[in-house]
Amino acid sequence: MIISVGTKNPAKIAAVEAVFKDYSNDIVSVDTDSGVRAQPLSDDETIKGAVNRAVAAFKEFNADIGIGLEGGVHKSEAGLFLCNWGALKANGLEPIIAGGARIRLPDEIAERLLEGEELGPVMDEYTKRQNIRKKEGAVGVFTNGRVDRSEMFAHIIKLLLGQYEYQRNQLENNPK
Ligand SMILES: O=P(O)(O)OP(=O)(O)OP(=O)(O)OC[C@H]1O[C@@H](n2cnc3c(O)ncnc32)[C@H](O)[C@@H]1O
Ligand SMILES: [Mg+2]
Repeated sequence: MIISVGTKNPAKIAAVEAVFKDYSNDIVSVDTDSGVRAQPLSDDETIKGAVNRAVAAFKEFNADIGIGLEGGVHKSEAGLFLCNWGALKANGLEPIIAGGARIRLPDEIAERLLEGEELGPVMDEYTKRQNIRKKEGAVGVFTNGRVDRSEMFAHIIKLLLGQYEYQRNQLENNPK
């Protein structure tokens, strides 16, 4: 069973491997185009990015399952929130979608994103470290390491895989 992931980001790939390890040892990855801005600024835009990546990854390897994971931010009355979405594309099924945990970003970070900067470089500057987005991520930094980016994505991937299994079972038990 080929599982294809639409990214080369190690934090995202590690999350897919952790969840799919008992399912498949054929996990491949490709840097797909998300089709949205590098820094999505709403839930809808982030969802689109995740779905585009899942479909592209699915097609690229003629995979059984294509996974797309996308990070973004979403504005609410309570502030700017980190948001993360995932999508799963499989044969004969509409893309399955799931969202992840969210935290409010500090105002000094939020202001820069709203002015058009990308979270990745902003986090590196803020922490005086490099490639935070490939490591614990903003979520890891601001939760004192209690939930890192891989764990956050792993939860989304479980939500995707579980929905996929449910839909497959429904199809098997109620053939058209
Ligand atoms: O290679 P890809 O798969 O594109 O991985 P990415 O790290 O760029 O992740 P996304 O495109 O999904 O995220 C959109 C933007 O938000 C940034 N970002 C998202 N979550 C982040 C996090 O937890 N920590 C740091 N940057 C993050 C990221 O660098 C992008 O600028
Ligand atoms: Mg990106």
